[in-house]
Amino acid sequence: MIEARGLTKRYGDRLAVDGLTFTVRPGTVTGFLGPNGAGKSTTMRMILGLDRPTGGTVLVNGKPYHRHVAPLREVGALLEARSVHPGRSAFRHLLALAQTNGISRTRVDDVLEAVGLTGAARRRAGRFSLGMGQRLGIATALLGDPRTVILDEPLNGLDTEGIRWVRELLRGLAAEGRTVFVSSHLMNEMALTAEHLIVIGNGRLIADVGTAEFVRTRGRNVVRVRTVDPDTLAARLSGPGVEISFDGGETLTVSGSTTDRIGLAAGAAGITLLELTAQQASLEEAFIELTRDAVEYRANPAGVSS
Ligand SMILES: Nc1ncnc2c1ncn2[C@@H]1O[C@H](COP(=O)(O)OP(=O)(O)OP(=O)(O)O)[C@@H](O)[C@H]1O
Repeated sequence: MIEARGLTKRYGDRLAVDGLTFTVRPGTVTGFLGPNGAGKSTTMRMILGLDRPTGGTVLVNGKPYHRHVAPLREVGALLEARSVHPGRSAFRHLLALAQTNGISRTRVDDVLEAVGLTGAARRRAGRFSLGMGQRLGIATALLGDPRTVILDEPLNGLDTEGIRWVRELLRGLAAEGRTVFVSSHLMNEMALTAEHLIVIGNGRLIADVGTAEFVRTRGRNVVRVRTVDPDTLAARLSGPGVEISFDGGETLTVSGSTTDRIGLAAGAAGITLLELTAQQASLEEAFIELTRDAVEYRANPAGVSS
């Protein structure tokens, strides 16, 4: 469990994290989303005791990180920057960490196996591809068999098979009752992986919500219409709250309406439809919709009259 209360970090006059309050619960994968510079990495660093909050608190499994006697057994983390000595093999890297934290040598073999690096374990980590480096980072995070796992952008550099593998791994860790907190820029991948989302913008919390509800309530559902007469149909459909975009051909994308209304309007006007499809908003669209407000907020700070 991770509990942030009023968590704040200021760098000079920049508020990187601004009064964040949220709880990450065990047993589910929680996605941590936000545009570049939103404060995700800074928040993760504060959870891990690598950055001191300017204000507020954050507890991991009931205590501040530095108060845990065996932190690797409580929290395993992958941060964006690689922290492996390039001349060291994956095995040596993990073994050194294990030995300084009272973790057995068999656990090193186990995590190498779990991330698919057994065959490359004796090669120098400096020669690893980005994807292999990510796998080693994940092995490092899992080394202490931690109750809480924090991964910053674990999908970076992974191919399709690797992404699927991480998805299964994260779900498996959550199913074992662990707390899994993972940031990613791949929104649609998060939709498949995370059951819960914490979304921040400009260092502030803008959503703390189940993934399905987030997509349903925040996304804009659109209807794709193909017709022999897009101009006439568009004129018939236009009205308050309805937005129509043209692809230049015979397809319209309509938001703010429904397939029923569009079908009836086309029928009443005698316009032949070739396709009428309701499209559920993707998480990507929902995310852009939501964080656009955060960007607008930054562009129009409160107090500036229009
Ligand atoms: N050590 C630092 N000194 C000064 N400013 C910093 C420092 N670390 C982060 N910042 C600033 O704090 C803000 C939040 O950065 P952070 O890296 O936490 O965002 P992020 O959401 O992780 O972004 P990204 O997705 O691009 O990694 C940014 O404006 C960044 O420039």
